[in-house]
Amino acid sequence: MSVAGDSLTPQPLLELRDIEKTYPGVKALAGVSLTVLPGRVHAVLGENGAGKSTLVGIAAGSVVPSAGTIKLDNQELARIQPRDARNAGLAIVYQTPALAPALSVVDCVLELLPDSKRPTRAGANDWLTAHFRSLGLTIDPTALVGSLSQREAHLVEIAAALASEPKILVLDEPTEALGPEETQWLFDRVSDLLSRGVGVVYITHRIPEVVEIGRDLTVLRDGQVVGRGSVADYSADEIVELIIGRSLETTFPAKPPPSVAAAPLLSVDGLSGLGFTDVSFHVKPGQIVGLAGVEGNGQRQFLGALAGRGPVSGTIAVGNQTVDRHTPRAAIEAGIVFLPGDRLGEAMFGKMSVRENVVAPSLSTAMPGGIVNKRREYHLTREATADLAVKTASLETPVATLSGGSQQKVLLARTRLESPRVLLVEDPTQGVDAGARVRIYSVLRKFAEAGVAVVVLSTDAVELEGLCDTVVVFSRGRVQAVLEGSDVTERAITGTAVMSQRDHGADGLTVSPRRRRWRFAGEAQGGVLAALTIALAVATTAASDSFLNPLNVNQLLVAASVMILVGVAQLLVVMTGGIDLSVGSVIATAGVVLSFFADQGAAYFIVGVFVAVVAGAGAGMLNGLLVTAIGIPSVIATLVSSIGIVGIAQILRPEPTFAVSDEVAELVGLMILNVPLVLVIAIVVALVVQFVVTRTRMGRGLRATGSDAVKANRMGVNVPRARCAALVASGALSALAGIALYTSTTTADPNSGQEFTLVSVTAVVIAGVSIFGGSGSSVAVAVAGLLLATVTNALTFLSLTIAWQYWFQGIFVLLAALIPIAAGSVRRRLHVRIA
Ligand SMILES: Nc1ncnc2c1ncn2[C@@H]1O[C@H](COP(=O)(O)OP(=O)(O)OP(=O)(O)O)[C@@H](O)[C@H]1O
Repeated sequence: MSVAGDSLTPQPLLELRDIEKTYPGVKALAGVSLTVLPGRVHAVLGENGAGKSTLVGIAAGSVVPSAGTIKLDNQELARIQPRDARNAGLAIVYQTPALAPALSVVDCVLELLPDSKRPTRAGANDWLTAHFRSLGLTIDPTALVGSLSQREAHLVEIAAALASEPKILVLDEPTEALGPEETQWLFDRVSDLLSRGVGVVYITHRIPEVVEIGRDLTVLRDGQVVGRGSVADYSADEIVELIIGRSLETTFPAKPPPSVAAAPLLSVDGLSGLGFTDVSFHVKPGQIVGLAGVEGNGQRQFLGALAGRGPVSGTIAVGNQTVDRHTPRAAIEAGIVFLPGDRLGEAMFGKMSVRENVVAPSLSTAMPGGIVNKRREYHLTREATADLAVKTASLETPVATLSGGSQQKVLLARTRLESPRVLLVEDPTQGVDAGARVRIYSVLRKFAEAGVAVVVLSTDAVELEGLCDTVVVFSRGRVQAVLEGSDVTERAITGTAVMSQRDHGADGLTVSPRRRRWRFAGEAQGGVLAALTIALAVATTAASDSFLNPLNVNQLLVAASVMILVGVAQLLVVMTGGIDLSVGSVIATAGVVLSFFADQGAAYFIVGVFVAVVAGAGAGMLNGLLVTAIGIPSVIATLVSSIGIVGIAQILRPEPTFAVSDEVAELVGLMILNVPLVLVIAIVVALVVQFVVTRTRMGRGLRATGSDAVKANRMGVNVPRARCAALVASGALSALAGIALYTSTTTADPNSGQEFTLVSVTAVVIAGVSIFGGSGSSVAVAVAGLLLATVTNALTFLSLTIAWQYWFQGIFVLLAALIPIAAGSVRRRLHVRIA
């Protein structure tokens, strides 16, 4: 690869000086410096946990250093914000893509671009489609990030980094999730950037890649620099030695001679499913069989199908026993254990300890009688992890804080306790350093020696050559070749995979199919709720003409406006991943504040409205500070403030007080085209919020925050500001709801608003908003508010007791919860039909 931009004294693009970073109990970096020059790839190497990601996270602004300086774009700073780093020309591709799952691909890419490179929202879809096309990718810009595979998410993040035309590109283990031809594709892009003087920071555990594209290198061990220099001065073995501090005699365990006599332990015959067709092969006990192929050729789906994921036709047998049901449980019962590539996402309980994760599938052994026996669990965990060298402070450490290599070792320890007959391993060394790889290979070989049939899927042909007795190469969902014995070579594996791909006329880079977004929440749910409201109104009118009496309709619409405003207020907070339990108290307090102005004329009343909204926003600000500055969860912060606020309202108006002047009474009864003014305001608010949430950067920041706060921060969203803004807006809108309520009661009652807290949550839930944050439609919430108000109002006309109000709410909530489940089942059935 050519290296461009060389000169005798090139000006550094990025300088990190004497960087220190301390996490509780861990010194991640101790006085590390790094200089990145234009037109060169600077490889940052080290074992798992050496501090590589922390170092580049500091350069990109997602990690705050404890000491040291960052010099970027001729500015020397003690710390930098992610957005400022991007605007200064630094683009980063994280080890785990930093894309908020609830956002669309286009929203994420827009957020990741520096301000100067961002196209307008209106033309963004076309722009991104063209950009993807120019890179050889076919990804639907409107697809939800959560629906992408890890590999696709990586490709999107790489594409976003390229679109930002950076001066410095940081790539943190970018090829771990990519296949060989995608890696080549990436290297071609890197080569292009180098020729334009871009500086590249490259983190990888794949030493051949360092030799191929690296120019400078810095090696870290336990947070300190242990090697620095030119890649050209070292051989691959010497680089490995530098990284792990000792020489590695052998990487792969010896392969035993093939056993001809043994009967197959895993037999797959004519297996077809989504993405693969008519696959047959057999694995004998003691054998390690590799699955290879260009990414996207069905091998991943096939491995998942062996583990009971997804419908299939054909047969899978373990020993003499056919696995009849194709479910994960049936696979486990047959002795099939699956270790997925997405360890944290699919196989581990991230917040639980190493001990709890190791014993998780062996609970009957670990806790006989169902009672936790910690001593026994410690004993089992120590035994299972004995020779694995898991790097952890203690067995009580949450597994999510461990390095990728140690997480894989924890999974292997867990598998030992399960005594599998068949072991399926997806990407066994993804994100794992050279030293840990050796141990993982040795453990897999030991499983085989103990009589287990092992199937390994890997994108690394060198790994497959060293580890496997047989390799099955996939192409277009079918078995293209089965390589055995001395035929299992990197050359043969890569050659077969790539040639078969070429035979079929593909252009080398695997592409993602276009995906349609499947959204039941939002507009569709709003439509269902509107239909329910109309049906209820028609039924009530049939039961009693008085339902349409103008006075009653007016009362209903005012009540609806209260529910719409408070529902939208709650939505904003729920969208950021929180909840606001103070909305009811703010409603009551707004009425109390207003009552001091309402009996003194229209001008005073308008001042009162202003004061009440400011007071509501103030309550929201208090919540925001409790959540962001002190770090109290929103549920507790808003509960505390709710109690405090209602206390203040009690002091201001100890008794319910009627207060309204004639002039004000006329003002609050104002109608626009026969619609109460407050409803018009509520509808306008809902529409404005809808616009802000879906069409503005601020809204994107709110959704990203609720979707995944860590990723949102890495994307450049100011997470504390987003959370605070949502709570302030919620306070102000709740106060508006309180004002709307006052226009119908004209009475200040400090105890009046509490039921609206529950109503607001109900409106949000039945509008199909995810209570885990990240999405939601305020239009749907507004329709939900109208429905809830109609239910309450209709009860008297339908001669139903007040109990029905609650039962109806319960039924709606249940229906709202069931709709996505039903949608999911329809989608699964559609998939089966496509298959
Ligand atoms: N948020 C965090 N909280 C506590 N400790 C952390 C956190 N992030 C990283 N660490 C610790 O800091 C050290 C350096 O971690 P870092 O992720 O930078 O290593 P790495 O070299 O990138 O490893 P890998 O190759 O596994 O990605 C490790 O001991 C890790 O456990």
